[in-house]
Order: sequence, then C-alpha cells, then structure tokens
Amino acid sequence: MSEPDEASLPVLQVMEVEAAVEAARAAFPGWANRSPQERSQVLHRLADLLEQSLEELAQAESKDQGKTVALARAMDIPRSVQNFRFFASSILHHTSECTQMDHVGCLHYTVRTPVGIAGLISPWNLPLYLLTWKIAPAIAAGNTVIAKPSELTSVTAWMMCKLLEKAGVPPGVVNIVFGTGPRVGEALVSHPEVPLISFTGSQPTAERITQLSAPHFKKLCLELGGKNPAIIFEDANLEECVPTTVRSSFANQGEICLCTSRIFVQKRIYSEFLKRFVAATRMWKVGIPSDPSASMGALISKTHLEKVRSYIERARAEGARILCGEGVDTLSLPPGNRGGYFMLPTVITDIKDESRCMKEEIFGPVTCVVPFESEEEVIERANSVKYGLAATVWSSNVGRVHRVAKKLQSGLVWTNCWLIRELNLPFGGMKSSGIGREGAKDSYNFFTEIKTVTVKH
Ligand SMILES: NC(=O)c1ccc[n+]([C@@H]2O[C@H](COP(=O)([O-])OP(=O)(O)OC[C@H]3O[C@@H](n4cnc5c(N)ncnc54)[C@H](O)[C@@H]3O)[C@@H](O)[C@H]2O)c1
Ligand SMILES: N/C(=C\C=C\C=O)C(=O)O
Repeated sequence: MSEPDEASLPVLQVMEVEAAVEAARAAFPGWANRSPQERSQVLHRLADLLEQSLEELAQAESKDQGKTVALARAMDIPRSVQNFRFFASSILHHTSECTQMDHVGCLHYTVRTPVGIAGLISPWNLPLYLLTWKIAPAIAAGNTVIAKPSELTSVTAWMMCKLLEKAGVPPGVVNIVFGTGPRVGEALVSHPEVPLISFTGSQPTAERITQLSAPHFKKLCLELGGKNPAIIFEDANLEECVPTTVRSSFANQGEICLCTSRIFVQKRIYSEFLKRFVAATRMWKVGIPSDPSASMGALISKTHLEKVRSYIERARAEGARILCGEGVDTLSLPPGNRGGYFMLPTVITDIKDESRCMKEEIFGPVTCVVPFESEEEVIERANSVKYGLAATVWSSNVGRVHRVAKKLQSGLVWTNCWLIRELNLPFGGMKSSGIGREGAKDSYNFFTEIKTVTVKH
C-alpha cells in the first residue's frame, strides 16, 4: 500500500477519531460495570509498568520536549506513575450523600455514574505528566477515553499505548489519537458522542474548544495559562526564598504554567534580593538535556524561542534593564548543539506593570523583578492581570501569609515554598486561567454524572 499523501492525511486523522469513538463506545458498558476495585487493580498494574520503563520514558520525554533527562527522571515520569496510583486508590474512597425528610416519609440519596466517552487534550510542556493526570481519573471513574497528546510531544503517549494491553486495560478503554489541534483536536471536540472535554493548554485554544462544544452543551474543564506573581516581604527567609524563586521561575525552561514570572519585592530588601537572585540565576546552568549538571535544557521549538526572545526585546525597547541572561551573558554549549533552541534564564527589572512582559504569559525562562511598598498595594498589583493561576508568598509573619493568600485572585497559593502538590485538593485557575478544578474529589465529580434519587417509604 502506498503512503497517504498530504491531502488525504486530514481525512485519515478524522477517520481515526471516528474509529476511536466506535472503540470507546463498544468498551464503555463493560468497563463502567466493573467494580472500582477491579478498575483500581488495572490502574495499579499500568503504574507498575510505567515505573519499570521509567528510564526509557525519561530519555524519550527529554528528547521530545527539550527538558533535562534529570528533570524527566525526577518529576515527569514519577508523577505520571503517581497519577495512576493515586486515582487507583482514591476511587475506592468516594461516598455519596443521603438526607431524610421524615415529615413526608422520604429518603433522598445521590448516585454517580461515569459520563461516557471522555475527550482529553493536553499540551507539550509536561507531556506524559499532564496526559495521565486526565486519563487516570477518567478511567478510574468508569469512563472510556480518547486522549490527544500535543503533536509536538507525542512519543511517551505512544510508548504508553504499548503497555495498556499488558496492564489489562481492555481494548477501547484508552484510545490515543495523534495529530494536530485543528484536525484531530477539533474532530474530537466536535464529536456528538463525546460529552465531556478536559483540556490543558492555551487560552486561544480554550476559546475555540468552548465555541465548538457549546452546541452540544458538553461538560468542560479548562486548565490554561498564568502570569504568576511571587510576593516577597521584607521578613522573608532569603536563604530559602532565593533558590526556590529561581526554580519557580526557570524550572523546565520556564515552561510550566505555574512558573513565576512577576516578582514583587518589598523595598527594604529589594537591592539585596536582586543581588542574590541574579547571582543564583547565573548559576542555573543551561546545558544539553543529557548533561546531569544542567538545570535547564532547550525550549520546545524555534517559533517558541523567537516568541520568548521577542518579549525581552520589547522590554529593552521600553527602557527596562536586563540584569542577566539573554543579550547580557554568554551561553556556552558544545559546538554541535549551538543551533538548538537554548537560551539563558533572563531577569528583567525597571519595568512598568503595564508592560506586555508584565501582563502576558511568556512561558519561557524570563522573569521580571519590581519593588513594592505595602501589603495592600502589592495585592492590588498582583491581581491586576487577567490570569489567576498560581502565586507564591514569602514572609515569616503567619498572619500576613494567611491574609494575603486569601486576597490573591489565584487558584493556588504556595507560601514559603513552590510546587508542593497534594493531589487530593483542587488544582486549577481563576479568571482567564480556566474553569473547573482537577484533584481527587473534583476530578471524580467532573468525570461522573450525579443523580438525586428520592424514595418514599
Ligand atoms: N493550567 C494548567 O494546568 C496548564 C498546564 C500546562 C500548560 N498550560 C498552558 O498551555 C499552554 C502551552 O501549551 P500548548 O502551546 O501546547 O497549548 P495549545 O493550546 O496550543 O495546545 C494544547 C493542546 O490543544 C490542542 N489543540 C490546539 N488547537 C486545537 C483546537 N482548535 N481544537 C482542539 N485541540 C486543539 C493541541 O494540539 C494540544 O494538544 C500555555 O498557555 C500554558 O500555560 C496550562
Ligand atoms: N496539573 C498540574 C500541573 C500543571 C502544570 C502546568 O504546566 C499538576 O501538578 O497536577
């Protein structure tokens, strides 16, 4: 058989979605009728198999995405394993509600049932981590799924496909479709037999998904971008704050939706913080992804690298100061890697809150540092962007930490730390950072339909 040509590819990809829907539809009754314990065992087996392939998966994730092998080994793949283990366990512990109305002789209770075929769409920055964060709760709750990884980073999803049968996942329960958003993503989102879409990605794509799913009244969970503030008060422990804020700004090349990109520092410690922060940033080594001493690898693509650089250029043109990184320091790489999409972590200061660098998501290794005077002022400035995903607050005053956390318009607030995850609790953003939450109870609620039953006795 000859290879499909360019023109026939879109048609084939849409047909693939159709075939996935058929498979998911056929598998649904059998999977939904299994007990949570039976489904849990399958998830545990898949977790074990992924764990046994940790090294190959970490190498593949790094090669595909540009992140360091060390990070994929320490974070992406272990977290993918944990996603299956976590939901294999949490599915065993949900309870339903019951109330009585004795005066009319009635008992009311709720039952939850899986929704059906779940459409799951994920981005390129944490490929297997985020895809499994959706697949695990969806199938644990008894749904069948059609999952679409980013076309830029599909390799680990494809590797996982090969483990499904071995883990005992029945055919048709997990269907992975590969392809671009406009072709495969839209075919999935528009399909009338897919009643629910869980999406992680950018705001423009979320808008399109919302439009396409509106005529079908689909259930939607949207996890989008951020412009995350770090607020550093004068009583912060800088010994801990500085290295953690370097990590929160530049981990995974700054390509994590939770990365810090606006750092507000109280005036009295502003120069001291800047001095230490720039020194620590210069120690954040950019290297080839296989270099075990590198803290940061390559960005995802040339287009993205150019976009990130354009923000720095814009800031410079506006009169901001670039303290270290792009255009200031020299990036040292082996000759064979100099054409790669590498850049230095970059710190910008003397920048106005109105600048696009302070308002828009850059999603790269660039962070801005600005001073503030008072608690009220910094809360207002931190809240002044359209996003509301994650914030960090640094202070040794417990009262202030709670007060500020409550007033921040942010779905997640880490105080005196960053990215410590408790999977039981809600994850997600406010404002343009998305709608819905993911986590033990929230994912269970999203991936099930609830029904109230009234029994007259
Ligand atoms: N809030 C979170 O949890 C979270 C996590 C990671 C990334 N993000 C965000 O993701 C963005 C970066 O990821 P990206 O560039 O891959 O995002 P993206 O929106 O371009 O793509 C995400 C996914 O959507 C698909 N897609 C694209 N167009 C589509 C369409 N018309 N219909 C259906 N699917 C479509 C893509 O193929 C990909 O699989 C950033 O904005 C980042 O903040 C958010
Ligand atoms: N969804 C989670 C992280 C998202 C990161 C985005 O880049 C998680 O930790 O569960």
